[in-house]
Amino acid sequence: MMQLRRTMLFIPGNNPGMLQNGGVFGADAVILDLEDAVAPQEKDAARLLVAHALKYVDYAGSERVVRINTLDTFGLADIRAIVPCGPDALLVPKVQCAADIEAAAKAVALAERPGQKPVNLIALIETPRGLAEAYAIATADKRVVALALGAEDYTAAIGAQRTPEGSEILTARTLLVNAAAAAGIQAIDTPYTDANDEAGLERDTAFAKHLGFRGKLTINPRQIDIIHRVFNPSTKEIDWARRVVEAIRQAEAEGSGVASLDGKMVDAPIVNRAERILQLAKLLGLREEEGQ
Ligand SMILES: CC(C)(COP(=O)(O)OP(=O)(O)OC[C@H]1O[C@@H](n2cnc3c(N)ncnc32)[C@H](O)[C@@H]1OP(=O)(O)O)[C@@H](O)C(=O)NCCC(=O)NCCSC(=O)C[C@@](O)(CC(=O)O)C(=O)O
Ligand SMILES: [Mg+2]
Repeated sequence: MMQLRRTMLFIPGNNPGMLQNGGVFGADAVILDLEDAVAPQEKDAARLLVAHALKYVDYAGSERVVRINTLDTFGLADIRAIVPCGPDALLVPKVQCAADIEAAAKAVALAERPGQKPVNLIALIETPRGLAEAYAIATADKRVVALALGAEDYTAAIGAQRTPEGSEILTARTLLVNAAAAAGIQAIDTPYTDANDEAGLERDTAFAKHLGFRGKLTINPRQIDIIHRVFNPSTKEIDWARRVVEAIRQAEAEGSGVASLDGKMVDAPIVNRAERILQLAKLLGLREEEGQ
């Protein structure tokens, strides 16, 4: 079944209050963060807090992801402490190449308890080399279920200026979407870092959806509803998808693999797109009249 990752809410791993309340906002995933939100001198304390949260906090059905540190810093200690607490996935930062994922997967396998549900990996692509190797990273191990883009680190590394419209990350976004699609996994977009700019967030999220992303990293609970609204199929999309499926059924009954809808050709790729919209609508419990 398709795993919803429209929103993946970062929660700083050194903030007990935020860790405690992180389940009440309805994010599809929470990311308990041991990396950049936590200063080096707080890493050990944050690891204990996050392990405790995984065991005792109810995240109300949100996928429970932990962002570990890179394996050349605190990452191996993170994996050893966190994996036995049963997270759904680890977000591996600054992945450069397939070997980084292979090393993480090996450490995870060693840390898993017998009978434990396998821990997935999500690769955070935020370096020029990581982007260049994105497909190899995506296919390095069967635990990898998504690629996510980290545009702040990436633009800093290539020396680009960040702009509200994001022209400087267009190539990175499309390359990442293509690598994820080629590997048959999800692409998750970079966070929108101004938590107070709702119009900017909506515009940026709509553009990410248009490019093929399935969700967006999220830094503040106030961003969740806006992002969900954008990624949810609209009434118009659901209506179109139903009519596509109906049109192709009719055409097939008449012995043809191609149909026409409002003068436009409907064939296999169009039907695939329509079926994905209907699958998402079903997963979200949206009926035609409830889409937005
Ligand atoms: C942004 C802001 C400071 C705004 O503060 P504000 O004060 O305006 O928040 P308010 O909205 O007023 O909060 C109202 C109530 O919600 C609670 N609340 C807020 N945020 C919450 C939350 N996240 N989880 C649970 N609870 C939360 C809060 O405690 C309060 O609760 P209460 O007091 O009870 O009412 C705050 O959200 C925040 O710290 N976010 C997390 C930031 C973070 O994790 N960054 C690192 C990860 S990104 C990254 O690393 C990407 C990348 O890898 C990518 C790349 O490379 O591009 C990189 O490298 O950059
Ligand atoms: Mg980063």
